[in-house]
Amino acid sequence: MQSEANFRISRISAHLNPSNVEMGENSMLEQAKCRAKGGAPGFKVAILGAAGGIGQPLAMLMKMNPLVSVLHLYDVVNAPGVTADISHMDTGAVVRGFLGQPQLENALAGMDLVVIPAGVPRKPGMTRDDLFKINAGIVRTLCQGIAKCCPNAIVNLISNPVNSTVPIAAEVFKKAGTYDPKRLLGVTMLDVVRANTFVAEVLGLDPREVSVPVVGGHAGVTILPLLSQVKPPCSFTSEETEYLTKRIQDGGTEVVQAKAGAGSATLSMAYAAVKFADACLRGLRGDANIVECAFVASQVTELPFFATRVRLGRTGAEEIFQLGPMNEYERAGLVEAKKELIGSIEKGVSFISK
Ligand SMILES: NC(=O)C1=CN([C@@H]2O[C@H](COP(=O)(O)OP(=O)(O)OC[C@H]3O[C@@H](n4cnc5c(N)ncnc54)[C@H](O)[C@@H]3O)[C@@H](O)[C@H]2O)C=CC1
Ligand SMILES: O=C([O-])CC(=O)C(=O)O
Repeated sequence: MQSEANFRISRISAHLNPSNVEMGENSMLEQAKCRAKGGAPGFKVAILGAAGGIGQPLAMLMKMNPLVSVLHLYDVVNAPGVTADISHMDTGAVVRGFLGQPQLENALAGMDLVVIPAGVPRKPGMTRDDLFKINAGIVRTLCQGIAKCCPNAIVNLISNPVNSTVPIAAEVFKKAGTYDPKRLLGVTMLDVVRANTFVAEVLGLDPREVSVPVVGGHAGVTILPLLSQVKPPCSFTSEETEYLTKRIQDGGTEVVQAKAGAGSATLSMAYAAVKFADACLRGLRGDANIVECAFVASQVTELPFFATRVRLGRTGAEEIFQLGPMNEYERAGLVEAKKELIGSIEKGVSFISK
């Protein structure tokens, strides 16, 4: 039998080795000795692309979320370092790291929620669609893993172009026979976060008091803020409407240009992703009236996918709300949004079904 002193030393070396990352049998055994696992109430969440610009702050914020009991951090690079770092935070969630394709299935097994910020970001001059070539294949591989290992998980898809990656994910799940449209949500929360911020600036309000529905999709003119439905009720001049709509639509580009080649929005995106993931978890827990905007399979328009307000529940997006009354400016914007969206959706579908 191991002496108490040796046991303590092996506990310490397990943490230095680098903690909780699936590096092999021995470190897993050490981990088993030094972690009181199981029993903690909460949800199991995986982040795929956890070592990236979004992934790292997202992992940190998820580790702070009391609804999370287990946090799996998967990436093709640097997962051990990020995991060691995050695992030292004295919050409840147990953190485990997974590095590279051979560990994808273990990263996904048993997860309730999978958040995907894996893939390349834009540089100045690029559109989100320019990312399709690389990110489409990444999303396909990750979704094949989800279909196999956690087919009932809620999926929050962040990787761009969201207007195409969500249809890609849907096709992968259909092929695998696991598709449940309620569980697949494209994350458009950053558009709402930006809209709340910019509208609050114009109105001279605290952004936390403002709620702006943003519908359509997540690229350029497909991002359609419904300023006529802002809460608290208010009105805008046509100059304000024009300024706000363009600024919200170009919010991503504003950050890409300011970062000048060093990537796109990461910190505000991590904030938005956690806000959305937390809403999904509260829905899973059975909380009432959890409503957020997301890009989902939809019959609100003639398009197969569309972002609108959805009610999140135990099985995902349980109710999809209609667009509501729109003014003339918004109706014209909707026509433009749908024109672009249909091509992006078809591009995603045919990437898998061709
Ligand atoms: N939906 C939205 O509102 C937003 C979406 N995005 C998108 O999120 C994605 C990630 O952006 P960043 O974090 O800034 O990029 P990043 O390049 O900093 O991080 C991406 C991470 O994904 C990892 N990765 C690459 N291939 C992978 C694979 N096969 N499996 C797992 N991980 C893999 C990389 O190793 C890297 O750590 C981009 O596509 C970006 O356009 C960014 C901001 C907002
Ligand atoms: O603009 C980009 O490439 C990243 C993104 O989706 C956003 O910030 O909204």
